[in-house]
Amino acid sequence: MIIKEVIVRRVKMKMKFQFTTSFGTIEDKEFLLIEVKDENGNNGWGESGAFQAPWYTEETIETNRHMLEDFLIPALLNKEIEHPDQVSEIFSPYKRNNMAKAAIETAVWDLYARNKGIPLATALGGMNTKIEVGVSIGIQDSVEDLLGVIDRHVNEGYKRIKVKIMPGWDYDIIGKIRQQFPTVPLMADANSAYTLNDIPLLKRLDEFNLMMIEQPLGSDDIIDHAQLQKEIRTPICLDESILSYEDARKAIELGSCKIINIKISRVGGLTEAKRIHDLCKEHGIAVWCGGMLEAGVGRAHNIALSTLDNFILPGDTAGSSRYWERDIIDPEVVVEDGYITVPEGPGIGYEPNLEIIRKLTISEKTYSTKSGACLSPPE
Ligand SMILES: O=C(O)CCC(=O)C1=CC=C[C@@H](O)[C@@H]1C(=O)O
Ligand SMILES: [Mg+2]
Repeated sequence: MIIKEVIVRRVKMKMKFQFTTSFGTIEDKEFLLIEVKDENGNNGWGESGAFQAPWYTEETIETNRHMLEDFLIPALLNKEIEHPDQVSEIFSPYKRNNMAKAAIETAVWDLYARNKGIPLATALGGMNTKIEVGVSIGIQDSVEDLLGVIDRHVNEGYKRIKVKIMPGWDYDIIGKIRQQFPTVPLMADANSAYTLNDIPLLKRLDEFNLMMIEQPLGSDDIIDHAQLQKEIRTPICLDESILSYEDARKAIELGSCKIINIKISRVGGLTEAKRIHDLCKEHGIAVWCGGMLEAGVGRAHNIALSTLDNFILPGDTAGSSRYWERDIIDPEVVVEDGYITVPEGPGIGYEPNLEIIRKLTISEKTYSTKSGACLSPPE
């Protein structure tokens, strides 16, 4: 296939709830939606995980737009592509900017699977027909509010509960959750809020039989995490620190974690996500699929990836109705008794609803071979 046209839409959606972590609050969700078209007019869809501010990684919607417009789209337009694995090779002259790369690379994967008439999950080598899902709950105004939100999601059937922690909102809070929900599969995500000085506190969290603690230390660290893992029983799961296969390889070798949260956007696309999955499987490191509060397109990519067999822990891919009054895909993502049934249609298996997307679009730009590609990478 040859990519002849790319449409970049900036979309804004109202979230049903505010999402607060140790470093900020997200109210409404703005993101880039990417549509690629081939020489036959067939299309594929991708979504960027980047937020408006660089608080999760250094990328933002604006840095993604710049990377896509000035480098990635020109590099891809008019290239003959036999398999989506080639896209990461084409992008390799450009350092990092993984969310920008993933946004368009996932769209090419969708297009490829649609052209073959197979589900994206099958194209990736996934076998699971349903995936087990959990839910990630932000910091709330009070413990009572948090316990209420947990109760609701447990009753909805979610298979594990992830709560956000930060200094001052940790030991006591987890203790209260455990009192009310002694056996619920529970984990805590610190988004890098602690340092090695907090080892005594982090050790005390071992009391609560957490499935894991996610990214307790520096967002680019694997050395301190290795030291911490030796001191605590709770398995460490790395999120922010793992941006590539190489990062995963080094973290595994150092013993920095026992679990990895794979986010397609953080690692630069589905090809890299699959490589990390395969590496972890080889080394007995469990993986699960993280979330970036995605709308339907990104959510659908997460579902397809989660069908690979080492995704043995429930991910953060909750149902559409948790986040949105109306998602941008048909049908919406539905969670039943903690499971999502993997769609059987070609590509991502959900249809982006253009009528809804148009209403939510703030800006839109079309790039085609006719408009003239610039700044191509060196041959
Ligand atoms: O519901 C989801 O999509 C998961 C949300 C979630 O936990 C996260 C989203 C975005 C940034 C982070 O704070 C975070 C995470 O660290 O996993
Ligand atoms: Mg996290």
